[in-house]
Amino acid sequence: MEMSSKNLVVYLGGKKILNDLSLHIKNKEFVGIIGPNGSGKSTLLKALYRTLRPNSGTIYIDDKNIDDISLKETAKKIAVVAQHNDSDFDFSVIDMVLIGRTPHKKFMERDNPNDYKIALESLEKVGMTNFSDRSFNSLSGGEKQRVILARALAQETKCLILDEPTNHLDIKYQLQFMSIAKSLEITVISAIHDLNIAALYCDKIYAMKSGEIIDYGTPKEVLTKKLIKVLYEVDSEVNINKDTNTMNIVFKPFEIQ
Ligand SMILES: Nc1ncnc2c1ncn2[C@@H]1O[C@H](COP(=O)(O)OP(=O)(O)OP(=O)(O)O)[C@@H](O)[C@H]1O
Repeated sequence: MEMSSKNLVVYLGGKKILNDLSLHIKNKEFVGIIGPNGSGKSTLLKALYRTLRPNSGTIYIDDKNIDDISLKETAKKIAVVAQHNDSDFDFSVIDMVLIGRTPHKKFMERDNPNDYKIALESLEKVGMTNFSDRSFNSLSGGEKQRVILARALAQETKCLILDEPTNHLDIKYQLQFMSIAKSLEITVISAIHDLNIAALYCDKIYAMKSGEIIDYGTPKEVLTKKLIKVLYEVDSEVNINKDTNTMNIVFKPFEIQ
């Protein structure tokens, strides 16, 4: 599934948060959105997954204007793992994952054995099978995040939007989470703070600052010492591991005056 935005403008609280933002994400591309706190990454993603309507500009899914696609159709195409996942209702873990099946069902249609099969397979993929009867609200932050990924997997979409998905996860589960997302071979759009994780998984990176895209390209093209300084005002060293050909970004301590 392809996704693009043309000249997106979003105002929040009277302030321009996205400024004429255009991007293009190809089918099956794994795209990272990086940028400092408050640069507009979540706002951009919310516009793409339609919880926020831009003031102007257009979003396309496979050349179709999203205004011409119903919300239910969009939910068949895009699954979301957002930052905060607390639930007001006391769902069990399996029920939380079954919510992912909703876009595929008619109004009030009950979950069938196939829905349960898909939900259990999804829990297995994230290593949470043993938690299926637990209360979702009783899980740790990282466990909740993995269940929300399982819910997104159960949705069986061609695109996954992730908003800093590995926030609560220890390093094993950060890598597992991103590897699962990568292994799906679908379009993935993810806001990412950890630049080494971005370098490891992304085909393409968009760098955002103050509501604008200031650079984009492959991790090696974008994640330079110079751009990291411009984005985050931090000094770094960018090395390539000769054995693995992977990038390694090392940050220098911040000078406190
Ligand atoms: N409802 C709102 N009213 C006013 N300003 C808002 C609102 N929601 C977000 N903002 C502001 O918009 C800006 C962009 O926020 P956004 O959450 O998109 O940034 P981000 O790049 O995802 O940041 P972070 O890395 O901290 O998660 C911030 O300055 C934020 O305070």
